[in-house]
Amino acid sequence: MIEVYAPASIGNFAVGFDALGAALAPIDGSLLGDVAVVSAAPSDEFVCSGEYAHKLPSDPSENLAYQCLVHFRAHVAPEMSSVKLELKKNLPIGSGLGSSACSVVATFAALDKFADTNLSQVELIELMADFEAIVSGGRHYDNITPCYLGGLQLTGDLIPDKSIALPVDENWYYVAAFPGFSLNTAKARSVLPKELSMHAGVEFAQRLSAFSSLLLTQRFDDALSIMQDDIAEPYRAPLITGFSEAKANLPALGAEVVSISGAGPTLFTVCKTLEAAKQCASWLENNYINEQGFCHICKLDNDGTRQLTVL
Ligand SMILES: Nc1ncnc2c1ncn2[C@@H]1O[C@H](COP(=O)(O)OP(=O)(O)O)[C@@H](O)[C@H]1O
Ligand SMILES: N[C@@H](CCOP(=O)(O)O)C(=O)O
Repeated sequence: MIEVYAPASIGNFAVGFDALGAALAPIDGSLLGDVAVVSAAPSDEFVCSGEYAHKLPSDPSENLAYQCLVHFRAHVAPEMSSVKLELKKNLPIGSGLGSSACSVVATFAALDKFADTNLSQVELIELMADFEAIVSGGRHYDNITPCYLGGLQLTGDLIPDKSIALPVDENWYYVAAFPGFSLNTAKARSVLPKELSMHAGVEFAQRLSAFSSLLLTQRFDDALSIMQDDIAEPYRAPLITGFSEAKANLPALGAEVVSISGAGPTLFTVCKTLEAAKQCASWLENNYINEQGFCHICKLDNDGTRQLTVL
């Protein structure tokens, strides 16, 4: 039996629409992500369990994890023995935490291990991105690569091996608050402008390249000072009840940055101290999330996707 965990991620990371993403590790040690379990079975079987399983279509053929298994058997490992695939769906759907990426990454990584297919990093990432693209309304790597590789990843087709890890200040904390309602990624992509002006394109390129260079040269405060999303946040904020109020209130509590995680509605902050992160988390718990929501103070998950059990 192979049991693989894949962590939640913050797509875009404010300055890198579709190109920058970070994997999350709650500081209380809890696992925030999906788990795929693959074991030998008399015939192929799929089970979806976990807190959010009931939010997914009951027909397995509509579940991305099952679709990954069907594809893997047909095109990657036709000789693989029959398996039972269990997806433990621990992340809410349409949350902005890379939920669909999490299922796809955990499943392909588990199947690759179980079948001993040893796909290369690029082969796996491409396969994973193909499947996440089925539901998200656009092919992007900014959930897939941090989820798979961990850390903060600058990612895309132009980048050798699809991804480059960027350093962050080890003192930074990230507060991720899921308000408890869903926002479909494809819908949140459909509200974005189809074209950018020359000015906006130049500014986006300048901001992302400067941010990456500043991180690589350990100028972390300078990086934080330009961490702002002009590409997606202005169009998506009106879809997220409570976001504007949070953005207005959290800086006074110590948030250096307040932005949308992925397509939302999860909001994230970057804080320089644990004290500030706790204050932001407390405000978000009281003002942003409902009974179905949650809030975690996190560091980056530098391990990414990993095996929990091998039997
Ligand atoms: N295993 C899965 N995990 C998440 N979503 C899935 C899965 N299988 C199918 N889906 C469908 O994919 C869509 C995912 O929605 P999306 O807004 O892209 O979620 P997220 O942004 O959280 O990844 C939903 O319609 C959901 O029913
Ligand atoms: N770059 C994508 C990220 C979507 O992340 P998700 O967690 O909402 O699926 C986008 O902004 O659309």
